[in-house]
Amino acid sequence: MKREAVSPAPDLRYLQMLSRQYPTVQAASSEIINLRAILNLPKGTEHFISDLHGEYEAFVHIMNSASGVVREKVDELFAASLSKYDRDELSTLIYYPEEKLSLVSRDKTQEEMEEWYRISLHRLIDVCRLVTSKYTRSKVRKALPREYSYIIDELLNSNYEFHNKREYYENIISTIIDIDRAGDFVVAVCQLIKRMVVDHLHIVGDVFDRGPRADVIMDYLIDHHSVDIQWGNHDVLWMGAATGSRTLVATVLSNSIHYNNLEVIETGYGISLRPLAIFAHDVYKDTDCSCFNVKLTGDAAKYNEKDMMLSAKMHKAITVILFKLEGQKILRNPEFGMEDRLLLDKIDYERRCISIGGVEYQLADADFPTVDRDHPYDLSPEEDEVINQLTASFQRSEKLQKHIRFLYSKGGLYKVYNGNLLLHGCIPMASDGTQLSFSLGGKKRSGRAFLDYAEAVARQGYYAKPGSDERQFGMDFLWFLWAGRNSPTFGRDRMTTFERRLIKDEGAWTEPKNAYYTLYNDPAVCDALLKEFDLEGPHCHIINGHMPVKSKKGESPIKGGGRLIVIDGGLCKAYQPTTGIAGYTLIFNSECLRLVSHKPFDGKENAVRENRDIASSSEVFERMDNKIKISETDIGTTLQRQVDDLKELLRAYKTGLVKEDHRA
Ligand SMILES: O=P(O)(O)OC[C@H]1O[C@](O)(COP(=O)(O)O)[C@@H](O)[C@@H]1O
Ligand SMILES: [Mn+2]
Repeated sequence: MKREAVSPAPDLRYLQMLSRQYPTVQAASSEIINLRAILNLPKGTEHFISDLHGEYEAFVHIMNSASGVVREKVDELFAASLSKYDRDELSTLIYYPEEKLSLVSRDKTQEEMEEWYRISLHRLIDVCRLVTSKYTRSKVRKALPREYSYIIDELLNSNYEFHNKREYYENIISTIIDIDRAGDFVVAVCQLIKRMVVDHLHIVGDVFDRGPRADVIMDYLIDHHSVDIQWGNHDVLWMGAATGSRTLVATVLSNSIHYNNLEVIETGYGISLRPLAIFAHDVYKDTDCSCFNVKLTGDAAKYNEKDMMLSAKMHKAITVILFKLEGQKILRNPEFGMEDRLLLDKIDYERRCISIGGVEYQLADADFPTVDRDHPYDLSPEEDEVINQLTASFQRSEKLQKHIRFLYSKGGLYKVYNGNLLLHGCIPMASDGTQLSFSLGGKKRSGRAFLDYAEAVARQGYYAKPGSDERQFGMDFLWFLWAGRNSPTFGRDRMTTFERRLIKDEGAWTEPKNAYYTLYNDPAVCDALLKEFDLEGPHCHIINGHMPVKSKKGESPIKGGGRLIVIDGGLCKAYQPTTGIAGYTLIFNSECLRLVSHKPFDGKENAVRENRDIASSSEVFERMDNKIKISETDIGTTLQRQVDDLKELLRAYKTGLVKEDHRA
């Protein structure tokens, strides 16, 4: 990892400001000592995960188990002294303390329960001590749950080996049990363990779509102690819908209806689909909607014929609105260079066919009651009304707006963090190995400059004044990020929704991937890309999501001679048949980089009852030469700067340039 050059000396005004916080030589000196101590500790553990796609149960399990790390800590302490079953029980207790407690207490007498509490608390405190040992006491204290902070601090720091302490320690535990706080206390300690095992979480895109409840994941992330997000194509899609882009509202609904995934919209965000249901029921009454049948899995298979027909009608109605609105975007933005995707005006209704890229295809459906053949991209007045109503509901949903604000504040298109470049999709490239230029906003840009520009315009879509040209372009651009030719989040030449719904010949469905996805196998290409982000050296990587790794077919997630790692392992159920696993977590601690692959998660109930876990294999693929210290990380650079500034302040106190204030 690279440390930046020494920072310039702070000016007098800055030193005076700093002196308010550290008003004496003593105060400044003890902060320097404190920071120096932190700089010498091992770097905190980072976890990277991507493509969560609404799979909240699997996601929460991965978080609870810290992708297998909690179990490793339990084994490290107890492999020699506890049976596998007891270690399974203890691990599950840490993952799901409330649920496990109610299960355990069901068939135990009070006496048995007290014994169980005593044993469990001892074990939990041991695990807690192990996972907090790499942090300063002050950091651990800050993370302690308020109600129990004093007691936990005491228990963690009393040395059990000394006899007098032993009694004191036992006494605390007995008192907790006596006063009936043991259950609460167990929950608090379990939470602390989970909090300390992962120092920082990176979400490399695609929280939304496909799976059932992205909103539950967003709530979880908002409460997380330290997280950043790189926007995926499905995230920008929802961001655009929340800003009021009618095209993206239509896309969200079309996708969600297709995947029969409406709980997130209706229950999660309180958005009613009633206007669409009424419209579809009425306008598509006598229309063949079989090309728009929705995917039925699990419980949904119980749907009756009537429900299914209504869903297909709604799916067709919203998808036709989508085709029209996408056409309007393409026409309004010639800079996007996507005129070849204007298809609605190319339909030959008499022969029920269409010519795309010089090839003629038969259409399985050409019955579009709302399409005016002379003005195919105009919405009918009823369509206009229905999409306006739906869009207003997206904009009014407080929960959705809260989640999207969070995506804007904690997220971005890419992130450079501790020597790694994190991004969801790609850095668009041409097949000759050069970076692809985009002529957007009147200027040609590529690579990092284009990503910076794209992020700024994506923000404009949400923050610019409603009704302004900037806002409109920002919203159009969010659509470009979702489905635009070779956009950095989408990474494909075209999105063939029209073909996938209306043409049976799958030859028309292809969505050629950007050249990045072949070029990234070359270490030199990865090095050049990393260099553009000021990253150089043996331990720098690009960390990607987006393209599920077909590990079942032998594909490795590690590309470019170890320079690039794709961590989309198919957490999303829809992709598991392709990947053969159920997701990856990349773990970067002070010693190594390793990839954990997960097995499919079969529900919380089984996890609690039968101690089922999903972390399967863990493969270390890069070891650090020495244990990385905080001083070598990005935070370390900031802390070192503070040390330098404080030293400067000390000098200023000594020369009288700034005066001490002993009254403060
Ligand atoms: O099966 P469907 O609903 O047609 O979805 C396929 C669509 O999803 C996409 O793959 C986008 O989603 P991903 O980014 O998750 O792959 C499109 O490229 C493609 O058109
Ligand atoms: Mn994606």
